[in-house]
Amino acid sequence: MAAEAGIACAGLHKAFGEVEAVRDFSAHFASAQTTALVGPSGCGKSTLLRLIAGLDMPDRGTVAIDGQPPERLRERGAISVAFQDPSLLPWLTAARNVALARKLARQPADPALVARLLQMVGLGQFAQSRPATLSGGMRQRAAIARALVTGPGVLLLDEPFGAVDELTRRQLAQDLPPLWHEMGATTLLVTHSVSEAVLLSDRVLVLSPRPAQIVADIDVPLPHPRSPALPDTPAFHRIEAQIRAALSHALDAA
Ligand SMILES: Nc1ncnc2c1ncn2[C@@H]1O[C@H](COP(=O)(O)OP(=O)(O)OP(=O)(O)O)[C@@H](O)[C@H]1O
Repeated sequence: MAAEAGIACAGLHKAFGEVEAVRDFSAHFASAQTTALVGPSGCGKSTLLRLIAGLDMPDRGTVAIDGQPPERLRERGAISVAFQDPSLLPWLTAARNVALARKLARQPADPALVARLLQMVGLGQFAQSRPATLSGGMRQRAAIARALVTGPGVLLLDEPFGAVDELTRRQLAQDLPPLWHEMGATTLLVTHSVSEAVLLSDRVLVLSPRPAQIVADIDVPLPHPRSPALPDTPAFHRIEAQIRAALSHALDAA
């Protein structure tokens, strides 16, 4: 039987001592789609991403990516993560931090791609700067460039624009999705911003308060590339309202 394409999560459970972070989570994420995960703070979103990345093991349940366990894919740079804490190597420049991801994935060096990605995330002038001399938002952007440089099949972004100012955020929301679409990446994105979820994704999963369970699965049938004017349209507002209603319903039911 052919392996199922995309990401398949089946019956995931994860507890930290007494704290149950994820309970019986099952979902399928289609190849090359972008899905946003939204839910109350502490509901288990980051835990889910870590399980899907193979950075944590579930207590029960399985994750399969194109039929394979995530650990195996991560080794060859097929899964990239950009988490809230960018964890760049302090002794390397921004450009070298980005380039290192290709080396670790045993891919040939590609300085032109490194330069293009740094330019795209607005760090063209800072390629030779070390992390300590960059702001928190700049370090996050370097981490996004690092996540994209291997041309990953799976891209996991946890609040990737959390420390980024509003204007740059808007620019990144404009520039980055075409890039990950071009790569054909299956992208999961955790965000606290409902409008960002709609703007960036094809599908939004609304999660309950901890332990994370799906309370709404909402399609975003808006064409790509998304125009800067899209957030002012009635279609956009309708989807935002649907997500907000599902979030309040989940909080009321808790
Ligand atoms: N390594 C860990 N050790 C102990 N508890 C943990 C660990 N990681 C997560 N937790 C707990 O699991 C729960 C879910 O955490 P998680 O970080 O997944 O939530 P989140 O939805 O991403 O939160 P936020 O939106 O605030 O970032 C929380 O109660 C958290 O304290």
